[in-house]
Amino acid sequence: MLGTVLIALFSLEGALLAALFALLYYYVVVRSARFFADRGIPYVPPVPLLGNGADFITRKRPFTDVIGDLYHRFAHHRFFGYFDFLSPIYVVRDLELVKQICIKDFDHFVNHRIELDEDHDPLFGRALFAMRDSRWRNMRTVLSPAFTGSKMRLMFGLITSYCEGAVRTIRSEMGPDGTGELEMKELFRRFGNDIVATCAFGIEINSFRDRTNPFFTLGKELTNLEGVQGLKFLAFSSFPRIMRALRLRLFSKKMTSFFRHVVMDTIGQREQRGIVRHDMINLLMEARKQELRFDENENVETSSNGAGPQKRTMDWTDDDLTAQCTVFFFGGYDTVSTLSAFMAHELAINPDVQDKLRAEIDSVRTAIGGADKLNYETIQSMRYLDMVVNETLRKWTPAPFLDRTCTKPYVLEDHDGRRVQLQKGDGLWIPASAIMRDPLLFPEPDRFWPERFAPDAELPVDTAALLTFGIGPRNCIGSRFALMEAKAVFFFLLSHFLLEAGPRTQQPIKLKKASLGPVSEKGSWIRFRLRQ
Ligand code: HEM
Repeated sequence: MLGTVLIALFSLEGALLAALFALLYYYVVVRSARFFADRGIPYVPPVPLLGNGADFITRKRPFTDVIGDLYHRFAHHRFFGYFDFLSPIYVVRDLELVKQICIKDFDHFVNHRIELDEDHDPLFGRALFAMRDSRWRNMRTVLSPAFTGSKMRLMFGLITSYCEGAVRTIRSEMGPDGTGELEMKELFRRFGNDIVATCAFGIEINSFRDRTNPFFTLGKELTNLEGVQGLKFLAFSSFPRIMRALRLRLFSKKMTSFFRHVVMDTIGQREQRGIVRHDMINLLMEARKQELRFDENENVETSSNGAGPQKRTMDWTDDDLTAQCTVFFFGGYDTVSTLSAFMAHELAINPDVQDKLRAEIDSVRTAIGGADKLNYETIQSMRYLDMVVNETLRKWTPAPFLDRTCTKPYVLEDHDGRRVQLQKGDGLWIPASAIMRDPLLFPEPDRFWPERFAPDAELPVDTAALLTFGIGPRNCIGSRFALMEAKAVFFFLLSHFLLEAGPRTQQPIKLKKASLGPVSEKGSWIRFRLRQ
């Protein structure tokens, strides 16, 4: 008798539990999956819980393929719906609408989706990328003078001395026949690490010799978009509110205290000894003292809705300062090494482009009287180098999409006049990688063809479609730095070496399925041959 009652009770509990789950599943999964259907927006029904990125999350296809397929599928629409796990995202595929959202109506889309608690995640929460609303506007205005051409000119010397070091390292890796095969991502990671250490933190490191220095290991951990850190990034970008509510950190305590000590020690020493070095720490120290200004005649990009060049002051904490240095790692280290690795690959498999670029480099080097005379103006004036870098960034953009959050209600209108009202908090993506491989904007998109960027090209490129560094007031603040670094390193490399496809060079490149940004599946192996 008792047994029958217990069974009935358990089965009653079980049934209740099952009903609860079913209800929860219905509300969380089934109902949320109707989000776009209810609004008449085109979308592909998502895989329950995983959303439209299921193939990427389960490592079946690279992210760029997943978003690229959807982009082409909805070719007749200006935007479509995408489920990032359970979160509905409006993906804006029409370039005019992208410009409208990111430039003209920027006031409605000031923030990225990420939300961090500054007290709990003191470095990333205070970094420019994660800042929101007026905090972001203030910081962007204060930091902008640190990234102008005149400041890059001062830092250029720091970069070229490292380029010379990289050439020596590659030479030392070569066999008696004057050739050597090297993995480019690793090479440029080490090189980029040392550049960030010297330019952002004022520290001299040689990651080729000292292979396990904490800068390199922590920097790698910080920017790793695979493994646990990769999952954390995914979670912070897909479930920003949940991660904030759970008070989870993107940067570990160990990382935070390492970078904080490096910056504070350097500042302490400089203040004590009156040292001035042309690097980011120096610029941030000036900013803290309200002494950082745009130089006269500086060409400043402004927008009436954006951060603008108006003078703003702010009180800096030690963590504010450290966070802006750390952003070099987060923003610049992996992205520049991706650009350089793919550029080396494209030059190796397109010898005609490489020869043309080398001819430009050789003629400039002769004209200035040697690579040691290279300066920022000269590198800026090199047209073909600029075209090759742009074409690499177009074909292999390190950041496959841009994101925005709607900060004020806004109406999106499709080609057929269908309208949808966005609400505060709605998320948007701009599929940069797919737009930059759209044959209507870039004919023969899979071809590596720098000439498409020639000033006298038959079909001039719409430069707004080159979305690698983003668009509008929230675009990449470090783009000048990134371009300067990549151009300088290739000036030195091609001055000394021929780049060739070797036995381990993968052709055509297959991308790693586990990485959000483009990473070659089998590594980017290139054979270097010493020039006569
Ligand atoms: C090839 C190299 C790089 C690429 C492809 C790249 C790409 C991007 C992109 C796509 C964005 C978002 C733009 C938008 O949403 O419109 C961004 C923002 C940002 N990048 Fe870069 N970046 C690069 C190098 C750098 C470097 C060297 C730094 C060094 C400081 C840097 C610092 C930042 C910062 C601080 C932001 C946030 C700006 C803001 O929110 O106001 N990036 N970058």
